[in-house]
Amino acid sequence: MKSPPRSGSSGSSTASKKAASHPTDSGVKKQSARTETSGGVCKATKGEIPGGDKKWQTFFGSTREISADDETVRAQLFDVLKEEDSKKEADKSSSEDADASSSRAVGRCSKYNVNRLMAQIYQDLYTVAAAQASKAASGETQTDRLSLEELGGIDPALRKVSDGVGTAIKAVLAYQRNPASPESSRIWQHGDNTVRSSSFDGPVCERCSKLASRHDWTLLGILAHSVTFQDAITLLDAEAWNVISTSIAENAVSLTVFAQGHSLEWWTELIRLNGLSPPFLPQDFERHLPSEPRDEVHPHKWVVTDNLSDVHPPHFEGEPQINIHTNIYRAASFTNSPRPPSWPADRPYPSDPTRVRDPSPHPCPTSGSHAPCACLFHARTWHPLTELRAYGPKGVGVRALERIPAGAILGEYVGEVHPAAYAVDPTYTLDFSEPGRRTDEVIAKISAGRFGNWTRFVNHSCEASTRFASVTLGGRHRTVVQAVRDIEVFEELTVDYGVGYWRDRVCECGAEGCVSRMKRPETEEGEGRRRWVWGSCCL
Ligand SMILES: C[S@@+](CC[C@H](N)C(=O)[O-])C[C@H]1O[C@@H](n2cnc3c(N)ncnc32)[C@H](O)[C@@H]1O
Repeated sequence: MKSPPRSGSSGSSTASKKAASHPTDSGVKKQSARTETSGGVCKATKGEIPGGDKKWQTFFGSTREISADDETVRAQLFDVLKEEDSKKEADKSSSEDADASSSRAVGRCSKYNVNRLMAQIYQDLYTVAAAQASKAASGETQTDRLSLEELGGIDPALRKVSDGVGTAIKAVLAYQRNPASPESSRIWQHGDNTVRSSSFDGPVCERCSKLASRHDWTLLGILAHSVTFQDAITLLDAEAWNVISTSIAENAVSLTVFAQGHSLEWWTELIRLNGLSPPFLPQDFERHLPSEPRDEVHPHKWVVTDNLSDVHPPHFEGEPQINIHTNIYRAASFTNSPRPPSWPADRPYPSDPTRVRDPSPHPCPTSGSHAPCACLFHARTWHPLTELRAYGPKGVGVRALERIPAGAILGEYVGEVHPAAYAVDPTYTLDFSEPGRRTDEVIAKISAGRFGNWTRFVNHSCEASTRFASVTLGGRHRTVVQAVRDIEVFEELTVDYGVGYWRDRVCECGAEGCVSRMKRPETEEGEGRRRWVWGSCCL
């Protein structure tokens, strides 16, 4: 993969210039919001009302404000998002027939909104998992939580959700243990895989039961931790709920893997529901996916596939791919390699090429210091919610689970630092050159095949949504992945590897101007498209 363009270099594309002009406002805001929320979750105890006259309570480990009436919550779920979407529609459809346009707008609008709502569910699960992790670290127990009876007394909507979840899961378990038992036949309709609605108390129970019967029932236990899910299942009308439950069905494996990847202890609250005995819950789940220790919570342990049973950790050449946070430099791997001509005259050879020299010709953009500084790299603390996912012939890729604003720095591309002549791993290797030098003045390579982080799984697109950029921060030269445009929820993140990478490979990105289509100008597919000459494009 080619060396990244320099931040602010004149060679950056229009998109990247636009990105550069957008400071990572939303990213920074997001970071503080998330920290704030996770810090606030579970702080509320019985009768406590933090935040002035606002009333909060915990339920399944998550926090919700209960002063909001149903209408307000409904608005939060859909109407606010519709407003944003209708602005887009107005731009697009000014010349279109009004009736036709408005009917199409409804379809697009609900699709757009449902993704945003789904993103909120992932965000809730993340928040609860983070709160559980910090509680566990501080040795706090679960005993200060409100009991279900107390919750039901405060908020009837929550009572309905807890009843629905509990009843539905009990029904599924009873059926699994003995389909012929009176208990099962009373609550579980054998044969067509649906649940008898007459046995349940109202639409919330029925919705819970349908979810539990359509999917692995553990999914319902997981979703119950999301306040957005609780609101949606309680408040949305049949049509809107149908849209949401379809999206939940499409993302069932993803949600399950997300919960497990973030070590969400989803079963602890279910155990508190009468009749659910502890041994059933974790063991049943672990049949599919062994749980991970919580010593290192990072979300890219699993590759999401269409079936839960196919979910697997990422591998390269038969070896598991190990997650690291910073580059690994070993002087020994440089000693038998000649010093490259572009190696800076004032840098000893060999030495770690990612380490900033003292004094550095490139001051830190945050502190202005020419000496190595201790400035924080924000992408270490704010990483976007993403998942690894199987993308057919492209292999593993990265899918966004939240909206990412243009300009946001998503993470650092890290791996093993090798000499410039290194050619063992052509798949995950990125050229490294010093900031301020030409990108073809390669002084090292960063190989992420065995050791790396999630950024190594970002696939290539000829119309990429991110780019590699060079930054110097915290005493290190770093290659980061930066969004060049807004990236929508559930979109695949992509980056441009450079033309050279595709000389002997076929790109499957499917973009209109894809490098691999342009390589075959005589074929029907290539006809009429731009002709490609390696290294430059003739329009
Ligand atoms: C840096 S890795 C990306 C992660 C990789 N997909 C995996 O499964 O680990 C680069 C490799 O991914 C695959 N790949 C990435 N983008 C692709 C694309 N647009 N078309 C086809 N294959 C792609 C190619 O096999 C490429 O050598």
